[in-house]
Amino acid sequence: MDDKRTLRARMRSLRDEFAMTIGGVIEPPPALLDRFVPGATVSSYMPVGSEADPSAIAFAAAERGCRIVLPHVASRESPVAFHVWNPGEPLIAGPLGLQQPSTDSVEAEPDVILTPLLAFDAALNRLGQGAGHYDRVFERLPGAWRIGVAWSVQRVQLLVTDSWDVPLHGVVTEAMAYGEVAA
Ligand SMILES: Nc1nc2c(c(=O)[nH]1)N(C=O)[C@@H](CNc1ccc(C(=O)N[C@@H](CCC(=O)O)C(=O)O)cc1)CN2
Ligand SMILES: Nc1ncnc2c1ncn2[C@@H]1O[C@H](COP(=O)(O)OP(=O)(O)OP(=O)(O)O)[C@@H](O)[C@H]1O
Repeated sequence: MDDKRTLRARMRSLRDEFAMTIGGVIEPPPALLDRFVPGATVSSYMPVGSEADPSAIAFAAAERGCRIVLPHVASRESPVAFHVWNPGEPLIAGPLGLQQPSTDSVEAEPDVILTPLLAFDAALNRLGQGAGHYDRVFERLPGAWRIGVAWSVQRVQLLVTDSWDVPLHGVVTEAMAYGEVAA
């Protein structure tokens, strides 16, 4: 098994290649739509580079009366805060190439967390960017539904896990859904 650093580099280039040549739209499967009840808070994210784009899923959630929040970080070291964002509202350039919501908007904790990732495995373990941002969110909000959004090429057989890694409940890709969102 590769260590996390080697695997991150390999998954970044696989993801770049896939997004440039094949890509596609990641649609919400029925089991995910069922959770998009009016008043629920759903966290989305603005893709950076070749990250899988969750916007069709976020749009479906907003259409069903959910409140959309986006992550905000002040730096690589600081924790994530979630701020309400109405689709179409302008975003602000932040650290790490991120487009983030204004911190003037209300802060709210998500019920469903659409989570970016570099790799996921058959047990729905997740490899992120290595800052531990979502790991700390998952520890803080154990009741939230953790759904990875990824391209199908990001699935690997087995990831090395650390004590703080919290597995996802499900993963949605352009080709298939896994775990609790599987059809
Ligand atoms: N779109 C998006 N938003 C997100 C995350 C994410 O992974 N994706 N985060 C998840 O935690 C948080 C921000 N954390 C981040 C932590 C590290 C790096 C990072 O190391 N970026 C690389 C470039 C990656 C690339 O080229 O694809 C870098 O700056 O070198 C980025 C974001 C919250 N918002
Ligand atoms: N619950 C936590 N509380 C405090 N620190 C944490 C927690 N989870 C992870 N960390 C720290 O974050 C660092 C990065 O962890 P890891 O390499 O697993 O990140 P990742 O899951 O790939 O990234 P991310 O969650 O940001 O997408 C580790 O050094 C770890 O000590």
